[in-house]
Amino acid sequence: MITLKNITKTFDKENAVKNITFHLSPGKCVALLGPNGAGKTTTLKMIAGLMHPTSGQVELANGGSGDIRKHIGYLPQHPQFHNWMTGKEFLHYVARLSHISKQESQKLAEQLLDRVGIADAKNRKISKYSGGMKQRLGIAQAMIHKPTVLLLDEPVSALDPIGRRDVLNLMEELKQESTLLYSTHILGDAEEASDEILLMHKGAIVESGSLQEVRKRHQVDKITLRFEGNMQAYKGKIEAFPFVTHTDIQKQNIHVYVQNVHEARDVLLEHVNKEQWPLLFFEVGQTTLEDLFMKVVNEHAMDDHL
Ligand SMILES: Nc1ncnc2c1ncn2[C@@H]1O[C@H](COP(=O)(O)OP(=O)(O)OP(=O)(O)O)[C@@H](O)[C@H]1O
Repeated sequence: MITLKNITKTFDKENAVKNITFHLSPGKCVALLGPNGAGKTTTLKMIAGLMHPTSGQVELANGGSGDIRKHIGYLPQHPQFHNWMTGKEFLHYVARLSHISKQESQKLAEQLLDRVGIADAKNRKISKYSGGMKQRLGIAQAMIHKPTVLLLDEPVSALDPIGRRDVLNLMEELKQESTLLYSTHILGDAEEASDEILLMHKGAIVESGSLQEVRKRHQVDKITLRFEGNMQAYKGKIEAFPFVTHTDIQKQNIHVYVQNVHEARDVLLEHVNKEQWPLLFFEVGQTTLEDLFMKVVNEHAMDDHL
């Protein structure tokens, strides 16, 4: 559907996006993941035609020609609304800006409000909308010219849990009929809504594929522990065991990545017991997407120092 070929974007001699290549297939919901400053917004803006790449091309697949923007709807990270308008007035106004006839604009506004699930609030001022409703209106606005690809920049990151659920449900519905590429730095959202992920770090794509493929490639056994007191001190002691490949601390828990989980479990429990470490939590499991994210980001951070 859309192909990015060796795209680079340079600002003030710094590469915000570094030679990225990927293909967006029809009917897929793809999460563009990465920490702050990874290059997600810049990539989306270049696909949307709002920013020119310094080098490389964004192309319609299968030799398609014409203005790529006709095929793309874009929801910016911070959408701007005229808060004094009603939802219906706003969509009508946006449709008119897209040179759609008055009559067609009215019809389209009604249809889209219904499609994104805010028809009941169509005559309410946007200033009275919740965060989730505003994002739904923003998505409706992005769909005004009936695009086949929707680019959503951080559509749920700024929302409370109710708004987040609301918009994730809408995305779940939209992915039945459109191709979706959305950016997020929240891993749970990527795990929940997407078929595929593209993980960006410092302007480069460092991992990609279906969630299953990516998980399979990186999944290793891990043991999660929490103690009363200084977690760093326990982490240091645990690292000395030969079966430990590496450790990290996330959300007050020590994650211990191991080669032989059965041996590790027995030895660690015995040691904790013998030394009377004040154990609060112990769990045997496997790595999550969050662990992969941390690992990739840390590995690349280390590369930078070499
Ligand atoms: N217009 C600009 N001028 C100069 N530098 C820019 C510009 N836009 C982005 N950058 C820089 O490019 C890099 C990538 O920014 P970008 O906004 O694409 O990242 P992001 O992954 O979307 O981050 P966030 O999650 O914080 O939105 C950052 O270092 C940023 O400071």
